[in-house]
Amino acid sequence: MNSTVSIVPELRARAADLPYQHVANHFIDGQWRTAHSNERNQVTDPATGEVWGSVPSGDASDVDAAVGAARRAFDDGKWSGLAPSERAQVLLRIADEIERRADELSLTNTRENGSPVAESSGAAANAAGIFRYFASLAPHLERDDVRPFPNGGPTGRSRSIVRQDPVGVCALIAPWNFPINLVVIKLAPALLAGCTVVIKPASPTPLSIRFIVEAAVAAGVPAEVINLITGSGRMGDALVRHPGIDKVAFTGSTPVGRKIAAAAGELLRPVTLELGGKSSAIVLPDADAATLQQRLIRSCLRNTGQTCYISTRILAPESRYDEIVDLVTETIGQAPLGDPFDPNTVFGPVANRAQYDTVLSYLEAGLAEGARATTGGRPAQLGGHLADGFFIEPTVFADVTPEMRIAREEIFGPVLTVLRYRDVDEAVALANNTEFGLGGIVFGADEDAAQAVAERVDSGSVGVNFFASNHSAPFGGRHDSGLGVEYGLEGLAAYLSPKSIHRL
Ligand SMILES: NC(=O)c1ccc[n+]([C@@H]2O[C@H](COP(=O)([O-])OP(=O)(O)OC[C@H]3O[C@@H](n4cnc5c(N)ncnc54)[C@H](O)[C@@H]3O)[C@@H](O)[C@H]2O)c1
Repeated sequence: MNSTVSIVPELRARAADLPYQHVANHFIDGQWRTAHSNERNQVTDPATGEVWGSVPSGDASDVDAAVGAARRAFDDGKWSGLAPSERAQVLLRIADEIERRADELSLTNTRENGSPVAESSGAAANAAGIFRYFASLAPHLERDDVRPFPNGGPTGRSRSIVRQDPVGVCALIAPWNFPINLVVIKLAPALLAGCTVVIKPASPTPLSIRFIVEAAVAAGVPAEVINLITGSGRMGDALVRHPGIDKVAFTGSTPVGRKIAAAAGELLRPVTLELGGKSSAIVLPDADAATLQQRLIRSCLRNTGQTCYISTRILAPESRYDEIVDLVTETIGQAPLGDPFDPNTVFGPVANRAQYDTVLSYLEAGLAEGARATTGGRPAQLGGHLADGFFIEPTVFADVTPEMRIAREEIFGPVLTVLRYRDVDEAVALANNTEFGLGGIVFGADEDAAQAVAERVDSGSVGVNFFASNHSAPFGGRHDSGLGVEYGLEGLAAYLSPKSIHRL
């Protein structure tokens, strides 16, 4: 038995020994509390199919209690009344606390959504980095921003003092694919701004975020400032519509994002919506094959294809189509699929049963539409303890045409499509022929020429020969991929309410 295989049972045993698995209540008003109803949602290990925990399935009464606590905590000013630099000190301590508990975080993440440990072990460092980055923005909130009136106003020296108030009580709603970081990217700026929050993780992944809540309280955030409730979309809807909520920050699917936008429109409540995507990797005629091969999985199928911005449509020039299909097929076909606790695993299970069924339905649709599976195309039959896991063979579809569903719709699983183009104008047109506008990547040996193509892609972020989110650069989607941005100063602004005080 080699060393990486023998570590799997050890990591699984460590994950099974962690606290929380059955101590699963809401966190409201500074206490872990039982829920209003007795209903619970099960938490399933997607690699084994084993049910290993359960959390309350909250209802409107739990929402009311959590929002009430967050409202009182906001109004008492214990947090919002601190200087931004004082709040930033707490954020730095949260980052330290997260790093101290990195192992627990990553093991829980892997057990609840099947992210390979190689992926989830980066989650703690990334979360800590986000807290540190936002802490570094405190000086932007402390400077008095004085703006003169044009022509001096009534006195000739009249001016406005622009202050940045916290927006208030925020609902932070997250999906299951990155259950830690998609909360942290909301929580860190909300806390720096002085807001209080109610967090609602996705039903399949309610556990790893508890470590972040504990880390924040241990670091000195007054406990009532952060409230955590678990439940279904129905509870999420009650949260969004609660009169005590001042802002909604949501990451999830486009259909749910539309519902939230409609509710927020009725209530005239600000929202940030980070939604679905169907991004393209444009492989330019001069692209370097080795670079494409090296970056392919991270850029196009990260986290077993369950990442919003990845470029799952590969656009290959006619002249190199067969070569690119072969390269992609070989790279995807050879990447290890297996137990996500194995550090060698590149592709783990799909994160839950519902998503597994969705991805399989797309495999059927692709074959029925006439695409050619050059690798994969079926559920994967793994034996032993993985026999009941939600594994799907990583799949590459060639001979894909733009009107096929697999070329247009977000699949959110380990499935790539390869389309052909005749010239760069057609590649850009194909990349932009989608209702989404989230990510994208351009592979090309001449980086300036590749950037010129990237500038023509109609989406919120595009990479040149690589793609990664950068804490200091805004990230968000255009069109059906969302409203507003996270990360950067722009992401902080989403939790602020500017106020102008005019002085003679
Ligand atoms: N743009 C981004 O930054 C980004 C990042 C990650 C994932 N995503 C998207 O997330 C989706 C996958 O996640 P998912 O299946 O968990 O999404 P989802 O929309 O089904 O659920 C997301 C969250 O919203 C809650 N919810 C469901 N109905 C609700 C309602 N009516 N009101 C309020 N909350 C409600 C869910 O319980 C969950 O917590 C994909 O479409 C993916 O592209 C986007």
